[in-house]
Amino acid sequence: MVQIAMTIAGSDNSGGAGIQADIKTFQELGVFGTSALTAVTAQNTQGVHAIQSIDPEIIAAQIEAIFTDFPVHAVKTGMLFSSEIIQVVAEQLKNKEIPLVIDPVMIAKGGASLLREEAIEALKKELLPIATVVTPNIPEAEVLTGLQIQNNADIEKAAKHILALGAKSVVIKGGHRVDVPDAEDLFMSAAGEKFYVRTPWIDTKDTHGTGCTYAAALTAFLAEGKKQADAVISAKNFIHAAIENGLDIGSGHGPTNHWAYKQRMTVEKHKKGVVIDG
Ligand SMILES: Nc1ncnc2c1ncn2[C@@H]1O[C@H](COP(=O)(O)OP(=O)(O)O)[C@@H](O)[C@H]1O
Ligand SMILES: Cc1ncc(COP(=O)(O)O)c(N)n1
Repeated sequence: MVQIAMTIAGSDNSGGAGIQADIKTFQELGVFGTSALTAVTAQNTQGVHAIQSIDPEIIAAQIEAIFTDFPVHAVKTGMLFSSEIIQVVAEQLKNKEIPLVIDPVMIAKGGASLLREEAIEALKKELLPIATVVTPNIPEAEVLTGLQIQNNADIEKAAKHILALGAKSVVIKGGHRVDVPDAEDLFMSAAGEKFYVRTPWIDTKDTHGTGCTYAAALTAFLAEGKKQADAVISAKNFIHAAIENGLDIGSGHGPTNHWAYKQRMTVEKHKKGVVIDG
């Protein structure tokens, strides 16, 4: 039987991030992709030019339409924009017994805000308590916790804080770290697991959509039935291959390569690049 994943996110018409990145990643990993659109953005590799959010009722209707017809195996959320949208999404997802990846998207690489400030409390109160995995980058983890993050001790403190908000597990992504030479993410779960996943840093400006692509790969692996920790390691492989084989298109932050994982790299070869520290 085919595994089905759903993304609840904004559209990035330039195809590197948002719902487009999610569906390409699901497809690449052999998982059937479905979606509920929360906002339409006009953007390219240089930045976000315009945003139009979708009526929350239409968002609820999209989610219902899928869940009443398909056996969805995992869900991810991306750009949610407002507290009204977060409330509707939380209401729709709260009793679903399937993995839920919350990527707390806040600011696009070019600096545009993809989440209103008034929505941060709703994200913490309504969505984090029902999350299977939350995947903040460093600035997002700082906003969610009110902590300043400069080193591993700070990262671990922030992860514990996010678990205390009710999430089952958290990955604090290291793409914005300046204190370590590698791309190093921390995984921590309420069940007591903790490890760092590290790949060599790739010197590139083409990182548009890295967070969306990473969270979509994680969702696909969870939809397939992998355990959280294993899915985190596989998703790290996926994003590393996607960044390493970046496409160099557009004049700003170009997209990653969503098909690199299977076609250009083998998982086995790539696993050697991943270092897991307990
Ligand atoms: N230049 C890079 N080289 C290798 N891995 C990277 C690089 N930039 C980001 N990553 C990895 O990509 C994933 C997404 O991280 P990040 O860029 O922090 O997310 P976001 O897009 O949400 O800011 C993480 O696993 C991170 O370690
Ligand atoms: C619709 C949408 N969702 C999310 C992102 C964040 O992507 P990134 O921060 O990796 O550029 C984006 N640019 N657009």
